[in-house]
Amino acid sequence: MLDFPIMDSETSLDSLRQKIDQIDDQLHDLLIERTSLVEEIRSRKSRNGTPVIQPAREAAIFRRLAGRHRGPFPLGAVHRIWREIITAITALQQPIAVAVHVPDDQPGAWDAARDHYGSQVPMTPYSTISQVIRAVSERSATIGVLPMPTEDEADPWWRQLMSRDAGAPRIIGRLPFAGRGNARTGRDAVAIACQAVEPASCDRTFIVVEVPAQISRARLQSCLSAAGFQCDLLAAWASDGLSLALAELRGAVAPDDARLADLSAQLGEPIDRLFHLGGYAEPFVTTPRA
Ligand SMILES: C=C(O[C@@H]1C=C(C(=O)O)C=C[C@H]1O)C(=O)O
Repeated sequence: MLDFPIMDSETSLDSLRQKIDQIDDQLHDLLIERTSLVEEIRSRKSRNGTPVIQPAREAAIFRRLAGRHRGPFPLGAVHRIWREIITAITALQQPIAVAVHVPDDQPGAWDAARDHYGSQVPMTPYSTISQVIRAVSERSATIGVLPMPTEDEADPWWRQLMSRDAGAPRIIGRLPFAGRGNARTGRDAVAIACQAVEPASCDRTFIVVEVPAQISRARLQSCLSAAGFQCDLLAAWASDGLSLALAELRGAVAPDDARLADLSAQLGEPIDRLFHLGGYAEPFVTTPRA
């Protein structure tokens, strides 16, 4: 514990600043020490084939810190500091570049992406969603940031993620994770990357299923429930006899989850018409102070 004598008001300010300098030294030393673990972590992951970016671990780190937080320092600022640290540490294991969909009328998309991935990794704005998906698929970007799907879009981007290729982009996160702060308003976003999603890590899972033409929403909901799923978002798209439904399911659902086979049976569609699009750790909800 640091201890400084408080004398007159001038000395007192000086000594308080000395105390701040000492605390800054400790914080800085700890940052250097945290960074010194990176190489060992990187080599273990590469040995085990574990993806470098671990959104679930990142979410767990912040949830744990939020649980022990006390005092007036804003929790949102704690999150911003840790996001800078985490992305910097990740980028030391593998180069990170972020492609962000920023339409002219949604500048807040840029703010949310920067708040999450920090100020130090290359970040490129794109005016179309397809450009972002292409940048990620072609590996010129590691992470893509796209608007959260909504119901009844005329040309939904999630169709572009329907691939069985293990190296195809998958949804790995949702932004903002811990509030918008002073970011300009905008839609929530999802992050995509070409990496396996560890099912145990997702709090929400996206699937797309090819459904019989003319199936009603109510029937789809009841097939999902009968298979044991709770569904938060249901979006539909149909063209030229092809009907697709996107479902955002509660909880982690692995691609080989038995409930998915059950769902196919309920729908009367073969399981190979079902695509697992990834998922995300549920954003942290800050409870307003009473
Ligand atoms: C250090 C790791 O790599 C990344 C960086 C993290 C961090 O700085 O704490 C956490 C998760 C990963 O995205 C890790 O996987 O533990």
